[in-house]
Amino acid sequence: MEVVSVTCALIFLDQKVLCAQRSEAMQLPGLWEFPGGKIEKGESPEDCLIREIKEELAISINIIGSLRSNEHAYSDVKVIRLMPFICVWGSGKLKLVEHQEVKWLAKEELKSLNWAQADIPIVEDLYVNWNNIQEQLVEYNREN
Ligand SMILES: Nc1nc2c([nH]c(=O)n2[C@@H]2O[C@H](COP(=O)(O)OP(=O)(O)OP(=O)(O)O)[C@@H](O)[C@H]2O)c(=O)[nH]1
Repeated sequence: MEVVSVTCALIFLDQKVLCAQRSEAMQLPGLWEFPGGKIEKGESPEDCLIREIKEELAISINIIGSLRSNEHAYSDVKVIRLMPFICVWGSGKLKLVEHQEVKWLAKEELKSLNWAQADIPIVEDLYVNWNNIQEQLVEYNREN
């Protein structure tokens, strides 16, 4: 069976992470996710994510790291491999092209949302590694 690879962005700003709510027109309507999308043929995961974030949120991001991927079977025929990347805002003004809402959440607020099932282990991993990620971000900001 085909596993569809999907990238997603954990975009950090001021110790908060951007979470996006899928609109009624999308699959999994109303559920929360990290923005991103399916990798196209011949595309690297990083190029995919930069393209998707530009399309969905009209901003450019810088990728500074990644977390463990999570494979999730929504059904017998729909299996996705969700690949999370740690990102910072590069430039542009945020505009919601596809999502109905976004929220910037602090660590302790993360688990309050109704997440898409494939995201739940990623949210857990993010929660556990939150402090390490903040250190990576401080280091990145010092060097850039
Ligand atoms: N971008 C993104 N997709 C996710 C997440 N979690 C999750 O289950 N998905 C699923 O992964 C797939 C990503 O596809 P997508 O966003 O590019 O496209 P879509 O399904 O809205 O539209 P399409 O299938 O008509 O192209 C969707 O099936 C979506 O439901 C997540 O955190 N971010």
